[in-house]
Amino acid sequence: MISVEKLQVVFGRGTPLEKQALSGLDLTIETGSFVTVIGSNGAGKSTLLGVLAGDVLPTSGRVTIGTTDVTRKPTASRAGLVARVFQDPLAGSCGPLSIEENLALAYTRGQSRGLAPALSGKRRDYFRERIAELNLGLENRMKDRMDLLSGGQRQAVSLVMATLSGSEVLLLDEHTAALDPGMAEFIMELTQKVVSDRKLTTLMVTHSMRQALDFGTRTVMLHGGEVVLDVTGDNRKNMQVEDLIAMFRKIRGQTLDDDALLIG
Ligand SMILES: Nc1ncnc2c1ncn2[C@@H]1O[C@H](COP(=O)(O)OP(=O)(O)OP(=O)(O)O)[C@@H](O)[C@H]1O
Repeated sequence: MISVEKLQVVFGRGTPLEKQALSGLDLTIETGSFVTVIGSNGAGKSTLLGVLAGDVLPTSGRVTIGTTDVTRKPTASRAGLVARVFQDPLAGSCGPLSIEENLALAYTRGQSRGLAPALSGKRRDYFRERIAELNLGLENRMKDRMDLLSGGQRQAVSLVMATLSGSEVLLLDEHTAALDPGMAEFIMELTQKVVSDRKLTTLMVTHSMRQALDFGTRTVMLHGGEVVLDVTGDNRKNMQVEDLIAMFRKIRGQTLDDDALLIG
């Protein structure tokens, strides 16, 4: 279970640029559930994921993952607990390193093992097998640099990387937003498979209301750094994209200029 209590994040405290990104946010997520997270620009979605990953230290509040209080734990010491895939396919993996070196890094995340043992013999074969499961032909390019891959190929490899450290929590930060529709669909199918095969507790930030309802079992909307909508069960099953957009509009208190962006 993930438990977030009274979480506050203030950036640039005491400066003219001070910004409260999270304002006492409370959220409890059951182990193995898949929650989609929506909200307008600046609502605090990425900041929430940053706090869960350890990249952002909260100003106050408490974060527990399983039985571990991770509130003050830095990112490195959460490897093995939390994995994250970013919107930018260039983030989260190392471009100049090969596919297999990136996998080895992900495998050793947070552990004392070095790159060399992680890449020896059986391990190399295991990495190749995992990449072959993607059916993208990348198993024949294990020594190619990551930055030679397309955005979609990188996101696919990033999802495999996210599963290698044994993390039980997967954070997806608009991870299909930079992809063309066909590739986005492929990455979402892969995401579904990875999440259900490994029973991962998943938070997926998306700007697409369609994605928010089509995937996962619960949808949370953030606004002003707080949870303003939380739908699950039959309420969510019966909800249409148009209903969600109407709620989104109501909460924002303004008309959206580009509904297509949200429906897509
Ligand atoms: N490192 C930072 N320094 C200062 N302000 C920040 C920082 N990161 C985020 N913010 C501010 O905090 C608020 C919340 O940002 P956040 O990125 O969490 O929103 P978001 O919901 O993910 O938005 P988007 O959909 O645009 O990515 C915004 O006003 C943003 O400008």
